[in-house]
Amino acid sequence: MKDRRTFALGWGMALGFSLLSGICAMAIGLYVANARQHVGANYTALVADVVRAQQHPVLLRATLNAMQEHPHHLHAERLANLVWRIPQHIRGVSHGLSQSQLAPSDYRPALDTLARVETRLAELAALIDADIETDEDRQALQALGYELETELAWAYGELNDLIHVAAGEQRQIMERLSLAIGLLVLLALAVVAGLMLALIRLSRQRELVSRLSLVDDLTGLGNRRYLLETAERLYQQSLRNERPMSLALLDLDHFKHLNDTWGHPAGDRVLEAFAQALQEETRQADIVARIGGEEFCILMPDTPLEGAHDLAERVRHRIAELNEAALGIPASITVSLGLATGTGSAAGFDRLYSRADRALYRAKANGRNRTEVSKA
Ligand SMILES: Nc1nc2c(ncn2[C@@H]2O[C@H](COP(=O)(O)OP(=O)(O)OP(=O)(O)O)[C@@H](O)[C@H]2O)c(=O)[nH]1
Repeated sequence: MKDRRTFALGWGMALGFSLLSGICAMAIGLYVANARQHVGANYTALVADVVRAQQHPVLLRATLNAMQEHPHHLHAERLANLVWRIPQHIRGVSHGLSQSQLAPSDYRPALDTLARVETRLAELAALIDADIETDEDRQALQALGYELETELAWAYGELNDLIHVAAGEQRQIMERLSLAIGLLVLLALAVVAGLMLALIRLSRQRELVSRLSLVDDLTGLGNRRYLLETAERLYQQSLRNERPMSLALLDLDHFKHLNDTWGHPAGDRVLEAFAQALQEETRQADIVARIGGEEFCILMPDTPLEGAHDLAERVRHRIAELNEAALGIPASITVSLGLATGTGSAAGFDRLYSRADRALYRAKANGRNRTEVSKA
């Protein structure tokens, strides 16, 4: 069940990451495609160039109108100045357009018109340079001037519209991109948060599983695995500190008979009462474990034989005194104990255990309800 949940969690996380990577890749692809078309162009500068250039047809018309109102006034200098400035701006705008990402087909008609104006400005310059003496001369100059003014105004108007539309699209795309990036960041945060939660759950589950694998279900004491995991470390520690360590193995007497007489559930209840009594009689530092059906042990770090023997006898008497209120059945129980103390020899915990086991065997053989001490 747990395996299936971990498997599903792993798949969920893999799917989440694939989804996130896919969305990121798509967003980046879209960004690159649009950036190439729009983001690279500096429309603000181009708009400024065109707006500046749009002043020229206005000035040209104003000068031509003034010529009409005051025919004898000399306007040649103003006209010459315009004829000199207009081509420069046309070249500037043409250059800006060629650098932009706008489709050339969109601005080609306007540029062609500007190129034509640029060529015909030479004619206007020639007319200005020639002395304007007759009305015909003046009319010819004005006709050409108005014609060029109209073409200039049309071309710049077209370009202005075109660039404004492109700038609007660029702004819209940038806004959408900002929104997409914001959403991506949120998504990434959600995935990271989900991942962290999953990891926390996973580590809690693992902790629980490892704790459960060391605990005896019925009594809540440590089990044989717990004893073996803890004992060797404690034993080596006591050796290093040159301190004695004692081990008592306990086995309830005639427990089969009790089970047979009162039933298995009553036997369980007795085991629970027995475990509770053991815990109450031992110190915090002692390791109490259920290592088999009705077999228990008390590992006593930093405890010499005399102290361990006192504890063993105290436990034995306490168990014999357990009454119906504690046991749940109108019976009494006894326990046999085998005791061994590690004296600082280099032998490991296994040796201490088998010595205690042999002592327990003797306790059973010598009539039960007694504590036997290992001599060697
Ligand atoms: N109720 C209950 N009984 C258990 C449990 N684990 C083991 N037993 C029983 O404990 C009994 C142990 O019997 P034996 O090994 O013959 O030992 P005994 O009857 O105590 O005899 P001695 O140890 O020689 O005094 C068996 O009947 C097992 O079924 C348990 O968790 N609950």
